[in-house]
Amino acid sequence: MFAAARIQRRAFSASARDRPAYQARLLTCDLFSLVQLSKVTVLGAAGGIGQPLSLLLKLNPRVSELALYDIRGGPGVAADISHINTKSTVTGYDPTPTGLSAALKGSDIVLIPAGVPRKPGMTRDDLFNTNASIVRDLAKACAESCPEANILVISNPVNSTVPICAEVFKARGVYNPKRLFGVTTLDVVRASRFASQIKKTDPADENIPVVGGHSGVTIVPLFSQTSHPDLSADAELVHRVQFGGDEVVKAKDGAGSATLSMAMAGARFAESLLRASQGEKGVVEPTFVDSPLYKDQGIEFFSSKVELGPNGVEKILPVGKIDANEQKLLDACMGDLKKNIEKGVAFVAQNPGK
Ligand SMILES: NC(=O)c1ccc[n+]([C@@H]2O[C@H](COP(=O)([O-])OP(=O)(O)OC[C@H]3O[C@@H](n4cnc5c(N)ncnc54)[C@H](O)[C@@H]3O)[C@@H](O)[C@H]2O)c1
Ligand SMILES: O=C(O)C[C@H](O)C(=O)O
Repeated sequence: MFAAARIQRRAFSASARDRPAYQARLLTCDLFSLVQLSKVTVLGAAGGIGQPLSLLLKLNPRVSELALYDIRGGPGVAADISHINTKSTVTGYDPTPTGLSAALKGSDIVLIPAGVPRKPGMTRDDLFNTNASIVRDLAKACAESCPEANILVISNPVNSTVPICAEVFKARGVYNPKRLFGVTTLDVVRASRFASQIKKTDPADENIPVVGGHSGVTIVPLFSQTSHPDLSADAELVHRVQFGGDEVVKAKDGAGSATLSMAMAGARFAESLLRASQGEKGVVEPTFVDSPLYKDQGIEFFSSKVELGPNGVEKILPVGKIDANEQKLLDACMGDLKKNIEKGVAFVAQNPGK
């Protein structure tokens, strides 16, 4: 539980006599005390993404407790990272149901990069058969041990694994759409880097919205909404953003997909959520969420800019004005996205698991 949010809740429900004491605590609640109570869990912590992601989380002063779980190697990674001289505690858990449950208990944020990555020639959807059941079972553990945590899904295919999590939570009566996120930050990171290379700018100054989903044509960058609207006509750039993942898969030549850039992107999203949870206003990140934007077209989940807050999703921002090139991309996105989402929902209906 985030400290400030907890104190705020108590202040609201406190008697008139006790309220000033809580309010005073809230006022004096400095960053250190906010930091103390943020438990973050990584499921798949010993993997290509899991290790550097855990490292970056250990370096984040907003994280006070880091819980690392994997079906193999979690305690080893935890022992290694725990020697880093930052204040947070690090614990590696055994690959048992008890270990998993202990890793999740009391967690505020759970990042899930567990599952297999692509090899050259595969699509993300080709990972479905293996990763769907991994994510279903981990979601089940989250629903049982930390139903109120923010769940950040990295495992591919994100367009399907996020709906899988939602169905698992719904089946247990604990689904909160404001706390389930598909991490699409890497698409945003790539778009800003690739655009900055063309425009010779600092990528830190580039803020390029990417909407839709997280695979191929479902990834829709919106350059018309940036200071370089001309880039929306740059078909090569748009293709590079949509298929940036393939570039890495090809270069790694069978040894997996993006891990280091993904770790950075996952750590950035977790940091945004922590900042918002700890009271910062106006924190906005594109992310794949249960969204009203295209429900009338049967699309239950969609990535767009989302304002984050203490309760997770604060506000889903509309896609906004887009140009004709982008409208074509968006039209092309919808068919695949709908199928990917429905596939995840159908999987849980047909394979509810234990
Ligand atoms: N969302 C994105 O932008 C994005 C970017 C890159 C990769 N990915 C996806 O992330 C996933 C992981 O990629 P990677 O390169 O880290 O793979 P990896 O094989 O290096 O690591 C995966 C880890 O998950 C662990 N694991 C498997 N089943 C588990 C379970 N039931 N519980 C806990 N841990 C389990 C494995 O032991 C392994 O350590 C892949 O599905 C990949 O496609 C997503
Ligand atoms: O491309 C992949 O399979 C991994 C990831 O989704 C990425 O975008 O790099």
